[in-house]
Amino acid sequence: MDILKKLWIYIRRYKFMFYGGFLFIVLNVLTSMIPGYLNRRVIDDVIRDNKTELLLGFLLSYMLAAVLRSIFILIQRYLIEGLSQNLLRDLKQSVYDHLQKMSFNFFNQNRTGELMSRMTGDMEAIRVLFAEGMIQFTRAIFYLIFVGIVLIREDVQLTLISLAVSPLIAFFAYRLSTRIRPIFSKIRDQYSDLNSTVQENISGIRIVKAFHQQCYEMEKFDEENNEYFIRNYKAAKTWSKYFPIIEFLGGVSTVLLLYFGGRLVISKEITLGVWMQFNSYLWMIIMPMRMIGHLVNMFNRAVASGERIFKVLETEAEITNNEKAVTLDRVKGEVEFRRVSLKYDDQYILKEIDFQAKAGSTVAIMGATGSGKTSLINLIARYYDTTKGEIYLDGINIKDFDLKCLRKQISVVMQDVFLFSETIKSNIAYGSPEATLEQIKKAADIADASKFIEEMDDKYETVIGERGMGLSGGQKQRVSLARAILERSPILILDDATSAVDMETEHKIQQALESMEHKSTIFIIAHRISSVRNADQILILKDGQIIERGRHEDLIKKKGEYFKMFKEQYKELLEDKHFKEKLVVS
Ligand SMILES: Nc1ncnc2c1ncn2[C@@H]1O[C@H](COP(=O)(O)OP(=O)(O)OP(=O)(O)O)[C@@H](O)[C@H]1O
Repeated sequence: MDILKKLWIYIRRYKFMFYGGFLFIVLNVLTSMIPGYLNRRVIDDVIRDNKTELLLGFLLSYMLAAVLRSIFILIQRYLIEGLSQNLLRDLKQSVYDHLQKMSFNFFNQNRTGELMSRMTGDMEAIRVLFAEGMIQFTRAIFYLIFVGIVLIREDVQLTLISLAVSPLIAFFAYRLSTRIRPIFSKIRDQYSDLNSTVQENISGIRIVKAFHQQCYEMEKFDEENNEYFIRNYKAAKTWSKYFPIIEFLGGVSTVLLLYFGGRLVISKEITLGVWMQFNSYLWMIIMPMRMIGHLVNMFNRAVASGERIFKVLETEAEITNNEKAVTLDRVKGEVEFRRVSLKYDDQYILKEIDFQAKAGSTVAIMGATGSGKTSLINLIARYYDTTKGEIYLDGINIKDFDLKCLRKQISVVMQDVFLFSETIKSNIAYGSPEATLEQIKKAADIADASKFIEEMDDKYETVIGERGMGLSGGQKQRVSLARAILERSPILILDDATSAVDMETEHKIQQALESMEHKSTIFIIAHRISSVRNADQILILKDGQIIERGRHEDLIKKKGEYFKMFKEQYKELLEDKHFKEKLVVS
């Protein structure tokens, strides 16, 4: 019921369609009772009493009832369909908008396939409840009321006899629904798993092929698919166990009516017309009773789906705006970490990180894999919040910034490059949709991407495949670098952004970055000494702590971790006497 209350918030926006639809369902019920009544009059008045002059009036009434009913059905469909489609659109929009606000953590914890199921299967269950369920439920209730009143007024005894087995029909229909509900719930969970398997397989198809795991993947799918089949089969078996009983009981009702009603007609207690009317009205009650199970299922399914949808909607975004959030047009770009620690699960990944980056300076972060480099830079744009300590941007705590404004100050080239299956131009302009082609080209120039883009047949209009398929690793990195550069943000974060380009290209990119007219504070995560040697400050991370810091020359002199990396990378060159002299190696 709680779910219905929550859904009502969406439905009430379309009150007109809701109440209007309801009204036309009732009108439809009333008009569909007219032919049964006219049958009775034709049999009793025209045929039995020979009042042939009434026939034309009855025929016209038939026609009128049929026309009215068609019009009512049309309006009812139009309103109910409009209601359910509007509800679906709004609900989808809310979930989609909410997903945009969720933190990285949320997406780490929820599988894509499952979230996709929320947006598709679960949404559909809600739509069906309002499109089909609402019509059938309202009709069932009003048939029971209207038809019940008419039949009881005609003959209480015959009504009771004819409907004697209907409680049994309702009982078995309900029982069917309670038996089948948990099976349906399992079917939906299995559908989610099947969805996730397919989604992961398609996204990772290149890895599957590279590791020739097609057979394994097929087996995995086969298992999931088979489980899906078994659950559906079980549902069908349960259905087929109860359905014949319900059908049989419906038949018993007819037999009872035939026998007892027939006797009443013979003894002239009721007319043949009344008996005919009973016969047609009886089915108007029995049919909805048979539908009870189906309706309860539809309802349960929608409630379960609604619960899952609202669970997503009610999961509060972990990272939110401070009430008195500051908005600044453009910061200078001074960043300070004060005793920052970060915990994932129960483990500290970053411990007591302290450093200051002057506006316009370049900070390089190095360290073994897993030492916490990406985690550190993820904190600046608040993709995660610090567990302890604070981060300041131009002296203001980043938690006091309006989140959108904060993220606008920061451009990121992530380690895992993601490009949309659109043109290169729109990929570069993703964060700056107002950018001119001139500006896009300039950004591509700085990222050393313009040459290969110009060589393509459609140049900047070239449509790239999903996730940038069709481009080399280095090309993808450069397009994503151009995208970040075009934003001209005061802070630029490059997480292993040039790892896939050769050293010469990387050098060119670095020079171009340095010569940009707007000076950004740059954070570079890199493994190559050549990528970081010109940085104003190099931080060496180990197990989440800064173990060394300084400029290249200082760190070389220190002969610590950085020097070890340096020796490793320049082993051969270090044997060259001239090179050694040129470097500040004492
Ligand atoms: N979302 C997360 N939940 C739990 N643990 C995480 C999460 N992200 C990263 N970690 C863990 O935190 C540690 C640091 O990861 P991080 O990605 O910051 O390292 P890194 O230095 O950037 O590594 P690399 O050079 O390989 O990119 C790793 O042990 C990693 O397993």
